[in-house]
Amino acid sequence: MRIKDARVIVTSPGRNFVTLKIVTEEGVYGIGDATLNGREKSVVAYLEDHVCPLLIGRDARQIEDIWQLLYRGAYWRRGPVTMRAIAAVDVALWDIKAKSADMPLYQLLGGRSREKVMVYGHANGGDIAETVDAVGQYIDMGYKAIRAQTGIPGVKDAYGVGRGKLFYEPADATLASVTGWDTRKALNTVPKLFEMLRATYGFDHHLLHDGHHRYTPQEAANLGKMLEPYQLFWLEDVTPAENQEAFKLIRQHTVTPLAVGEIFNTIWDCKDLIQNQLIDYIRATIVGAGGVTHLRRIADLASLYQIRTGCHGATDLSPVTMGTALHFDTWVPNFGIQEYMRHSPETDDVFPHDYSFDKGFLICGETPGHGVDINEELAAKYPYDQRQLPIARLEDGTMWNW
Ligand SMILES: O=C(O)C(=O)C[C@H](O)[C@H](O)CO
Ligand SMILES: [Mg+2]
Repeated sequence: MRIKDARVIVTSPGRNFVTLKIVTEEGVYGIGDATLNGREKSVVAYLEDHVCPLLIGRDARQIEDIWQLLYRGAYWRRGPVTMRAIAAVDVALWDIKAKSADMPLYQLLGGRSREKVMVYGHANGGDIAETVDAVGQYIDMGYKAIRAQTGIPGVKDAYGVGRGKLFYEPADATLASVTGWDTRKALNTVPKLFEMLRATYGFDHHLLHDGHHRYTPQEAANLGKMLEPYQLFWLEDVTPAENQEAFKLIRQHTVTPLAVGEIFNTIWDCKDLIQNQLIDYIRATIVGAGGVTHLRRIADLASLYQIRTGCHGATDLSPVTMGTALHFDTWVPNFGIQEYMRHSPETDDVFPHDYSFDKGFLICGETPGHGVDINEELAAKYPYDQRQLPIARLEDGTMWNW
C-alpha cells in the first residue's frame, strides 16, 4: 500500500485549519490535522517543503517507522511545528489503516473501554453573574462538567471571555491584540465565582477553571488553596510548565487537582510531572503531541502513576483532531475527561463527521477510520485569513503570559 500523494489543504470556515491528505495507490485516503493557531503557515511550509516529498512511495501501513523517520530523521527534535506535522501524517496513516481494516479507529487501538466520553464545556461571561448564568445554560444542555471563566474587574479582556457562549475564539486580529493581566485582581475574583457557582447549583456537577499560564507557582498554590472548598475537577495550566519542578511547590500547598499540557509536544515535556506525581490530568492531545502513536506513549506512562487524560479540545483543534481524540478516549484505559468547544456550522460543513453529543457525553461513530472527512470543494471557498493570538501585558506595560 504505497503513498501516491500527500498534500496540504488550508481553509478558513470562520477560523483557519491546516489539513494533510494522504492518498495511497489503491485510492484509500486519510486526513490529519496540522493546525497551529496563529502560526499556521509555518506548518504548511514544513509539510509541503520537507515532509510530503519524503512520504511518496513509502508503505502507508508502516506508521511507526514513518513516525520515527520524521522524528529522528530531521535531527532537530520536538517543537510545535515539527510535532504538528508529524501528528498530521500519523493521524492520516491511522485513518488509512483503519479504513483498510474496515474498522473504526478505536478497534485498532484495542477496542472499547467505555460507551461514551465525558466532555466539559467552556462557560464564560463578562462578570460573575453572567458566568453563573452561562454555567446554568450548560447544565440545562445536560453537561456534567463545565469550565467557568469570568471577566475580572480592572483587567482588559480577561482570558477565556469571548463573544460566543458555546466557544471561545481568541485569535481575533491580524496582528496580536493586547489584553491585560493582574494577579491580585484575579485572586480577588475567581474564588468568588466558584463560591457563587456552588451556592447556586450545588456540588453535583464537575467544575473546572483555566489559569492559562498566568500565575507564579506561589500564586498558583494560593489560588488552589482558596478554591479547595469548591471541590474543582481541575485547575488547568495554573503556571507555565517549562520548569516541571515548579509544580512541586503548588502540590505541597493544595489538594485541588491539577491539569497541564495543552501546549506540550512530547513525552519529555511531561515526564517529570508524571513521574513525580505533580499533576492529576495530562492535557496533551493528538495534534499537539505527535498524533495517536506518541499520545499513546504519554497516556501509558501516565497510567503507571494514576494520572488520567484530559485532551485539549478548543476550537483551533479541527474536527479531525476531535474525531481522532474521541477514538483515543474511547479506548484509553486511564481516560479522565475531554474538552469540547463546539465548532461553527461552517466548520462542521467543511469537515463532515460522525461523532455526536448526548447529554454531556460525546460518542464516536462506527465509520471505518477516524470518522472525519473534508469537503474539498467547500474548503476552497474559505481562503486563509491571517489571525494571531492575543498577548497580555501588566498595568505598567510589562509583557506577561497570555
Ligand atoms: O481550551 C483551552 O483550554 C485553551 O486554553 C485554549 C487556548 O487558548 C487555545 O487553544 C489557543 O489557541
Ligand atoms: Mg487551557
